[in-house]
Amino acid sequence: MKILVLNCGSSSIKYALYNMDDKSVMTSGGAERVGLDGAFVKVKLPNGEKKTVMHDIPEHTEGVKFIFSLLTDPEIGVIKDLNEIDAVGHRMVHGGEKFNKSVVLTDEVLKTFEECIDLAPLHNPANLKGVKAVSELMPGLPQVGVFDTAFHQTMPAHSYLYAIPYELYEKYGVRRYGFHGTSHRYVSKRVCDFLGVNPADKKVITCHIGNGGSIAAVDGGKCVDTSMGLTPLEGLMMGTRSGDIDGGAITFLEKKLCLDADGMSNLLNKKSGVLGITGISSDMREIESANDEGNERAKLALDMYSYRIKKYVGAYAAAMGGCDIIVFTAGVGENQASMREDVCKNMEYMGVKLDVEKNKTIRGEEAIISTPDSKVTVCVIPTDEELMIATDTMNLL
Ligand SMILES: Nc1ncnc2c1ncn2[C@@H]1O[C@H](COP(=O)(O)OP(=O)(O)O)[C@@H](O)[C@H]1O
Ligand SMILES: CC(=O)OP(=O)(O)O
Ligand SMILES: [Mg+2]
Repeated sequence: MKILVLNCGSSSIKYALYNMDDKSVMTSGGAERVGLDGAFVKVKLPNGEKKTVMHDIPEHTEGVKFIFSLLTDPEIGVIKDLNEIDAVGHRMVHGGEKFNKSVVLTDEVLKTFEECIDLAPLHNPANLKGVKAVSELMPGLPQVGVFDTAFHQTMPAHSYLYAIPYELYEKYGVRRYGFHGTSHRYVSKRVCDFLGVNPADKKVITCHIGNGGSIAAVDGGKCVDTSMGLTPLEGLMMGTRSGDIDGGAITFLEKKLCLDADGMSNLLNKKSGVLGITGISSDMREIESANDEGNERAKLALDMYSYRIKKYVGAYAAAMGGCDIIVFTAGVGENQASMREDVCKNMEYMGVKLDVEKNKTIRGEEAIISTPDSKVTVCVIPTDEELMIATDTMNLL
């Protein structure tokens, strides 16, 4: 069975074609600068070779169409005919309270998903365009939606509600939803398989630290709290997002800078975080190099970044009444040993003892990075949201 996974973002379309017989990736890639000048698609071939193909992509339908044509391209394609694809699985960002698991995308489901557009105006319309483009190109092909928010739907009301007038939750659905749920679900389960323990009696804290970052408290396999909120802005300091900030600072700055809501949203989502503090970049690799060269702001950003993660880990251990396993995942979590070391420093009080030397050697692979006598097992588990989406899609067919 062959399943195509599509992740349609606001200005990008990532894809991966899976052969589910052996769960291998036949090809993968991504279109960037969708809707902008100079759009292109990067393709990764089965032999690991990478190719960049320039192609005008005014909007998502054209992007999906072009990606489909690359799949069957005589030179770089991996299938002869599009009919070889059995189904498409989509990453859908905001499912509100409507979806607590993956679903087959019917007209009715899509209508319900459209009702969540207000909650994620940048993400959801792009997801919908991707679904519609596939329907146009291959009518009748089964499509499945896998929601970022679904795994977090088990949170109790005391962790998902904001302390604002209750009517605003009832009327507008203002509450914590959480994101990266597909990743938190995957790594919280995978770490238990890796360690040979039963998820049902483990308290796990999963740290998804990529360009966007979030932490989840997973008790007995169920999410009980997570750091992102109504939108993917809350919680950790991220590449360009502020994370937690006093609501009072927002109203203060709106007045000082004469910003409207869109202007403020732009400042907090795109100009803040690591980029905002350093003024250099949102990419942690560049910040690490700048720090090595003695840049003070880079050091400050790194300190703020890991301090915020440490605070959430402590908070979630308190929330669950303990912690058995901590997992680091995603671009930064899998690769940046210095961040993991900073987070785990001085955590012996809660039973965390990092194997500092081993931690330094681990990059993008499954590993235990705590010492054998550490009460809490600390692990690196590379995330695989695409495989999760493909697996859900296969299971629903
Ligand atoms: N070797 C590395 N060291 C430190 N950070 C890294 C490394 N490789 C990737 N990253 C970071 O990972 C981020 C991307 O993570 P990823 O999980 O792919 O994010 P997203 O899915 O949110 O785009 C980059 O912004 C970069 O800062
Ligand atoms: C929802 C979200 O924050 O996603 P990403 O980390 O891919 O930006
Ligand atoms: Mg990601």
